[in-house]
Amino acid sequence: MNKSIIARNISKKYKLYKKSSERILDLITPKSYGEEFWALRDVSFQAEKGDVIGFIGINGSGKSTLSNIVAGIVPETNGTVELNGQAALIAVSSGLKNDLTGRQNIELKCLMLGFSKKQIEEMEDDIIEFAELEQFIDQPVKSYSSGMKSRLGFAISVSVDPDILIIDEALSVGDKAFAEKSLAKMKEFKEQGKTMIFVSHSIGQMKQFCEKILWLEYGMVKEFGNVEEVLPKYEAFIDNFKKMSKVEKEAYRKEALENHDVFI
Ligand SMILES: Nc1ncnc2c1ncn2[C@@H]1O[C@H](COP(=O)(O)OP(=O)(O)OP(=O)(O)O)[C@@H](O)[C@H]1O
Repeated sequence: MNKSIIARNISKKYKLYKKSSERILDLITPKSYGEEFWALRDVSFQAEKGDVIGFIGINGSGKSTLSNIVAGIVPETNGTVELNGQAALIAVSSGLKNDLTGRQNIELKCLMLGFSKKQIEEMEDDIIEFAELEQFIDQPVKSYSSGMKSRLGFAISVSVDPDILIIDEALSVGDKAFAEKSLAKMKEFKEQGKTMIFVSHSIGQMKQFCEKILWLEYGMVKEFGNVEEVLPKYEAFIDNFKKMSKVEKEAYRKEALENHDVFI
């Protein structure tokens, strides 16, 4: 099979609560509390092995929710995701345990991924070196800056050699030198024919890296296609969107949602 990701009709419902007591009542009583919010609506896309796909869209359009669902970290409400191979997600907040040290986090994450103690010992030094955390690796992660956390998350995820690598804004924090090193690693992965999903607000990075673009808008697929085709349309949209007033933006949002078919 040449497909590495098949996402079919993914929808994600969150509940928004005004008070924390509503959240508890919603769990323990038959009555429904809170307001339903659909972060993703009927999203389908497929990736071939070796595809590098960029997720773009304005803030809140559902990019992180979708990447978390593809990575198996957040459950979908409706729809299915089929993966051919193991996926690893790198995000600024990617599952590091704050009370554990950097080293303990490496060990925990690798154990969870099925590596043996001996394999982990062999990988550990490379991870620490790649993350540039030699001095700090035995400190608790809660004392790390967001750049340090991101470096550690990136180093762990690439060292486990996943078939599908999902990178969510992880290159936007930290210094330029590390971003360049990470981009070089991603190029290496690309040459090895691994599938990558790249979430970023940087149109420059999208151009540099991605072959295909999935443009999300209010949780829906606006466009999915080749980068040369979709990115110029997105750039034009963003220019326009930035100029809209609050009222115009709200009217645009309402129209986009109304034009979408009922999906549940
Ligand atoms: N755990 C949650 N509970 C409730 N709502 C959520 C939750 N996570 C995300 N959302 C909402 O879902 C929508 C999509 O969020 P998501 O983070 O996926 O968007 P995004 O495109 O990645 O945004 P950004 O570019 O700002 O990172 C947003 O309106 C967000 O507020």
